[in-house]
Amino acid sequence: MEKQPRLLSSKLVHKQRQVEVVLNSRILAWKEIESSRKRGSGLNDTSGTAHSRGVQVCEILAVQKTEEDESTNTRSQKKAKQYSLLYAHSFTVFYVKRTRQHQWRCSEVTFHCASQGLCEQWIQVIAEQLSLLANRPKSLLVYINPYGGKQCGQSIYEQKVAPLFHRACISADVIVTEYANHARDHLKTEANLDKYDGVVCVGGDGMFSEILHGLVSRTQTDHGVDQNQPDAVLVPCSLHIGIIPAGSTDCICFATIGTNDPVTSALHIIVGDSQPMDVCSVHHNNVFLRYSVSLLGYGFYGDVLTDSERKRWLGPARYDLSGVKTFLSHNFYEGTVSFLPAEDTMGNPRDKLRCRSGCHVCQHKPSSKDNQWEMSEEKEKFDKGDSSDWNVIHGKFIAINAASMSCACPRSPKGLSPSAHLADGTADLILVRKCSRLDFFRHLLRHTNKDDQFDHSFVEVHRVRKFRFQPQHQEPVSLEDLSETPKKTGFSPMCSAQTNCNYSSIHSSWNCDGEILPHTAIQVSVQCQLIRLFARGIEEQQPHCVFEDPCTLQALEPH
Ligand SMILES: Nc1ncnc2c1ncn2[C@@H]1O[C@H](COP(=O)(O)OP(=O)(O)OP(=O)(O)O)[C@@H](O)[C@H]1O
Ligand SMILES: CCCCCCCCCCCCC/C=C/[C@@H](O)[C@H](CO)NC(=O)CCCCC
Ligand SMILES: [Ca+2]
Repeated sequence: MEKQPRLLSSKLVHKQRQVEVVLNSRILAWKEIESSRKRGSGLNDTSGTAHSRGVQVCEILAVQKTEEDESTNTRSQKKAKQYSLLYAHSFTVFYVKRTRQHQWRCSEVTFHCASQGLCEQWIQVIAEQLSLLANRPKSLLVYINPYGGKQCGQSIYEQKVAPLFHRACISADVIVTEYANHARDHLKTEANLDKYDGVVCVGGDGMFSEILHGLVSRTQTDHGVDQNQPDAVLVPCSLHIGIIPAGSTDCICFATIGTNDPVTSALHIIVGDSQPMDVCSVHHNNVFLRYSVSLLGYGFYGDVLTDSERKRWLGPARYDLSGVKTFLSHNFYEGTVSFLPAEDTMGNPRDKLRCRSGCHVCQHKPSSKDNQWEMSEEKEKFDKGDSSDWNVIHGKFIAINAASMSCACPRSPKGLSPSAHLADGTADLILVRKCSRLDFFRHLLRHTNKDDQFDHSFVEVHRVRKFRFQPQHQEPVSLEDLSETPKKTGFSPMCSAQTNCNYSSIHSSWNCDGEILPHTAIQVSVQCQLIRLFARGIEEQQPHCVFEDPCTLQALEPH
């Protein structure tokens, strides 16, 4: 989370604190009146405590002169009307209000002042404070996928998000995509990124993946980095990415703000939150394939995705149907997994240290030992095929999953790897060996409850910086397989064992953030904190702070 700008002079800081105090007290006072009114006691009774969380300036969304509300039919509106006759000038402050399950809402409070000058002075003071918040975006490039999820991306944006951006004086250039990869290609080539403070994608994880690829490829091209080099040190992206969830899984949004609610996400964008995130680069024979930030899954999740692609018309339910069908097929796949364990990390995949807002594990810079890997002799040995530090595991697997984040999502609230971190430079490699259907069912079920899904004899998990997978049976090399857009139907059957083998039963495909990779032999490397999201990680659920001292209505006197 970026600190408040250092540029505030002592006078302004005093004013900022003073503004906060007054806002807190006024909002508390206002709540006080509301709660005492509800309690039926006299208005002047301020002895109670106001259960409320103070409002910091950094969570004020906007301030504006109050629009006159002519309707005065209810009692409180009549009271407000009398009040406003006494105090003819008023301004409204819009601020973030936390509700249940990490959801945020835009709340407002109106201040009444006797003199117009005082009122305008307050508006100016608060507006000035807001303009000093350097991390807030002023201009955004928005891509909407009209067909993702339940096909309501456009209405979600127009009805729930655009009004909030407008109120916060954020200008948005909106592009509704017309075909797959439209957003990625536009970002890679035509978009003039200097005009914007951030890019927003309205859709699901697949849409986010397009923005990710467009932005990262553009950044590498602009800096002359060849992303085809598996061990190229990639340049981090400067523009933040915002997600307005309108997809089927939305696990990236869910794992970075704790919910897949569009309004909450829009408010995190407006206040200019910043959350760094790891990105995995995936290569095949020194050719770049794709980036991944959530799940790289071979076996179960790869087969679920392959099967669900033929059922896109089902929307989000396609994954459940394909999940059951894949579970019943119960295929397993032979191959060799080699990985470079992450030494000296602060956490491990089973330590129950969850990645939350202000995460200490993510703030811990990997020791020089890990960084020395890039220049060390082990790396040369590995590149020549001899890899001392690397672990090698050969076996038959039902699933091989690499999670560079928890992958928490509505289907699985704690996620594929509950203790994985968003920005620690590692990924959790989960190996599920061949087992019975019942055992695998138990393992899956634990993703939806509090039990430890790694506590099985056939499951092992490792925190890694790099890993490779080599399937037992060499995959066919044919021209169409080298095409860029992966074929959704899998490969033509050809393998060394027998000519009539059923190809799909010995080869799965890689599910890379919901896209199918065109190859099964891959090498993966975690790029630490390559991108930033307009998010702050999942906030710990704090009890509402209780203010003991009663507060009285203070005259709004900016000193
Ligand atoms: N205008 C478009 N027409 C067709 N496909 C599109 C369009 N815009 C984007 N796409 C593609 O649609 C795919 C799915 O989009 P999205 O991820 O938004 O929905 P989803 O797949 O239902 O959600 P999730 O990925 O969370 O499961 C993406 O891979 C994206 O590349
Ligand atoms: C018996 C009860 C079984 C319950 C199963 C619980 C397991 C759910 C774990 C969910 C992990 C989601 C990982 C997210 C991956 C996304 O990048 C990707 C694109 O959106 N989604 C899928 O591949 C779609 C993945 C679909 C998973 C089913
Ligand atoms: Ca990580």
